[in-house]
Amino acid sequence: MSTTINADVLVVGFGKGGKTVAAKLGGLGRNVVLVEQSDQMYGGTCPNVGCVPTKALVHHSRKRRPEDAPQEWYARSVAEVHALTSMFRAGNRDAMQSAETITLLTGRARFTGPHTVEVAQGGGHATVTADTIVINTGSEPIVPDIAGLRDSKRLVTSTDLIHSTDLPERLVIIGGGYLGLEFASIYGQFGSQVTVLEAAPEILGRLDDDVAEAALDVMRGEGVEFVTSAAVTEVRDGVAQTDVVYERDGQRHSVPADAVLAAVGRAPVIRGLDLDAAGVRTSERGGIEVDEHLRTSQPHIFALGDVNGGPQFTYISLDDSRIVLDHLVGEGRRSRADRVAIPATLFMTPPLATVGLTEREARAAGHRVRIAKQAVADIVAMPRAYVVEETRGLMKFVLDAETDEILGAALLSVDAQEIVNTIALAMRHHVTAAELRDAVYTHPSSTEALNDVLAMSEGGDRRPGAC
Ligand SMILES: Cc1cc2nc3c(=O)[nH]c(=O)nc-3n(C[C@H](O)[C@H](O)[C@H](O)COP(=O)(O)OP(=O)(O)OC[C@H]3O[C@@H](n4cnc5c(N)ncnc54)[C@H](O)[C@@H]3O)c2cc1C
Ligand SMILES: NC(=O)c1ccc[n+]([C@@H]2O[C@H](COP(=O)([O-])OP(=O)(O)OC[C@H]3O[C@@H](n4cnc5c(N)ncnc54)[C@H](O)[C@@H]3O)[C@@H](O)[C@H]2O)c1
Repeated sequence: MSTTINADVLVVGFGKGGKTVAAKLGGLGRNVVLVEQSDQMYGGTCPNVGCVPTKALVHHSRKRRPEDAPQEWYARSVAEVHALTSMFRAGNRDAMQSAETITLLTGRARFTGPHTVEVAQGGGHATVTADTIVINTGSEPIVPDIAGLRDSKRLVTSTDLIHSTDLPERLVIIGGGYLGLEFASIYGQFGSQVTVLEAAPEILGRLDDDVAEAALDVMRGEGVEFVTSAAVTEVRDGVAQTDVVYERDGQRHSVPADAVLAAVGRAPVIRGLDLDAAGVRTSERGGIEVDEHLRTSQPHIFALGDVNGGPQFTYISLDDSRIVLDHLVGEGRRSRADRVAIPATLFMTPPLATVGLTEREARAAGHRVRIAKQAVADIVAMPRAYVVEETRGLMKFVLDAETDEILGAALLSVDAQEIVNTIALAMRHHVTAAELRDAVYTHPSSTEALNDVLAMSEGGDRRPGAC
C-alpha cells in the first residue's frame, strides 16, 4: 500500500533538534510530517540510548552498597533505567501525536528527489513531499577496522551494553573519549573490571595535564586501568573469553574480555538517505555539508544535530534548531558563529566540566594568564562537598591577567555540570572573575566555591572562608 502526503515541512529523524522544529512549526499551524525509523527511538538518541540512560546508570551504579551483589544490582538498575526511557519515549510520541498539525510516520526515510522522500512502512511506503525539509538523523557508533572485532560475539556498542542485563565481569573499552570514560566509570562502579585501550599517547589530551591526571586518578582509584598508545591489532574469540590484542612500545599484549566496547567515535547517519537524489552534498568528514545557518547545498533543506558533523551534544542539536527556526519563522540572524563559551561535561563521578580555553591553549594564544586553582577538599566556602561526601577533584580557572575575564575553566567536582553553566554565562557576558568571586550564592551550594577559588589566584588575596 502506498500513500502520498504533501506537507509544508518534513523533518527526517526524531532527535532533539528535529522534534523542536516540528513542535514549534506545528504550533504555528504549519502542516508538519515527522519521520522516525524506529518506534524505540521516539525522541532520538538522548532519551533512549544516550544521555538519559547513561546518566541514570551513573546514578544507579553509585547507589550500590557493598552488600548488593553486582550482577543483581546491575540487572535491577537496567530494568529501572528502561522504565525511565520508556516513559520519556512515550512522552515524546504523545507530544507529537497529540498535535493536530503534526503527522508522525514510523519508517525509514530516503530521498527520491529534492522535495520528496519515500518512507518504508511494513510492506508498503508513504511518499512525502514538502517545501522545507529538515534532516536530523543523528550519528551511529563507529566500529573500527580491527581484525576479528566486527565478527566478535563479544563486541558491543554503547546501545547494546545499556540494554543488556548481564554485567560483564571484564569489560575492555576501545577508545578513551567521552563515551569510553563514562562507561569506564559506570561499569567500574557496578563491579566490572574495566580496561581502557586508547590509541593516543594521552587520555583527555586536550585538557591541561593537572586536570587530566586528576580525573584519571579518580578512576584509577576505583580500579579502572588505562593503557595509552595502544594499537589494538586483533580481537580473538575463545569459548570462555575474548582476547583483545594490542601493541605498545613494540611489545605485544593481550587483555581478556567478556565484552568489548567500541568507543572510538560516532559517525553522522547519512547511509541509506540517498542524499544524491536530493542534491545534498556531504563534507569530507562524512557529515552533511551546511553553512553557518545550517542550510545544505539545497537552500530549502537544513541539516541539524550530529548529522551535520558539528559537536555531538544534545544541547548543540537544540541550538541548531534555534538557528533553523530563526531562519524559517524569525529574523534570520542566528548562526553557529554566535556560539561562545560552550560548556561540556564528562559524567564520570565526580563530573568533569570544562568551558573555554585550557591554560595551555590560553598561553599559546598569547594571553597573559592568571591561574586560580584549588582542590575541592580544600575549598572551605564549599561545605557541600563534605555534606554529600564527595570531596574528590579540583577546580581550575584560567583568567586573563589584563581584563580579569575568565578565559576557561575545568571543574572536576560534585555538581560541576551545574556550576559550569554559570561560568559559561559569565564568560559570554564578560563578567569578571572579581565579580563572580564577590557574588552572593546560596549556602550550602557548590556555586559558592567561586567565592573561594577565584580568590586564590596567583597574586590574589587568600580569603579565609568559612561555613
Ligand atoms: C551513550 C551516549 C551518551 C551521551 N551522553 C550525552 C550527554 O550526557 N550530554 C549530551 O549533551 N550529549 C550526549 N550524547 C550525545 C547526544 O546523545 C547526541 O549528540 C544527540 O542525541 C544528537 O541528537 P540529534 O538531534 O543529532 O539526533 P538523534 O537524537 O540521534 O536522532 C536522530 C534520529 O533519527 C533517526 N533516523 C536516522 N536515520 C533515519 C532515517 N533514514 N529515517 C528516519 N529516521 C531516521 C534515528 O533513529 C534517531 O532517532 C551521548 C551520546 C551517547 C551515544
Ligand atoms: N557527556 C557527554 O556529553 C557525552 C557522553 C558520551 C558521548 N558523547 C558524545 O558522543 C560522541 C562519541 O563519543 P566517543 O567517546 O565515542 O568519541 P570521541 O571522538 O570523543 O573519542 C574517541 C576516542 O577513541 C580513540 N580512538 C580512536 N580510534 C581508536 C582505536 N582504534 N583504538 C583505540 N582508541 C581509539 C580516540 O583517540 C579518542 O580518544 C562524542 O563526540 C561526544 O560528544 C557526549
